[in-house]
Amino acid sequence: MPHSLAQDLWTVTLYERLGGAAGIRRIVDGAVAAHMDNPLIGHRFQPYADRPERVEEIKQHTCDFFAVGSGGPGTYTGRSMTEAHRGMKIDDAKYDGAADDILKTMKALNYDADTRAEVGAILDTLKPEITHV
Ligand code: HEM
Repeated sequence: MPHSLAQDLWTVTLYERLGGAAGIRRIVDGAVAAHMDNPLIGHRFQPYADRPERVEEIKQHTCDFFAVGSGGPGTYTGRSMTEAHRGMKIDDAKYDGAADDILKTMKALNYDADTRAEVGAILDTLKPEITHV
């Protein structure tokens, strides 16, 4: 269906509801901190603790990934989800643990339930690309 100008003016993208680049950055910072402390997946993140420049690069890629995936500007230059997670032996429980970290971070940052549910639904669609690869 073609979009009218009025529709475009009234459409608030998920990117905007996330608070744009600054909002996404806060979510990514909080989620990575939660991943570090998560007993299910922390071991995959802790080796990066003393490599701040690498953490920054991964965070930047993840911010771009969320921006592009939520209707925002920019380009994602990181690897595909399957390439990035290959060999990590991510099963359903680990995947759900990471998704919970993101959604709990969003709750702590006072995002509304609809916005959290929308992010959760997008994360669900990525599961086959990240688990058992
Ligand atoms: C919940 C869904 C997930 C999403 C949307 C996601 C997204 C991403 C993105 C966008 C990157 C950056 C890729 C790049 O820089 O090329 C990344 C890297 C990474 N992810 Fe995930 N991820 C998810 C789940 C997980 C889980 C469950 C684990 C661990 C068990 C994990 C561990 C990692 C690690 C360790 C890296 C850094 C890899 C490296 O650059 O060496 N991720 N992830």
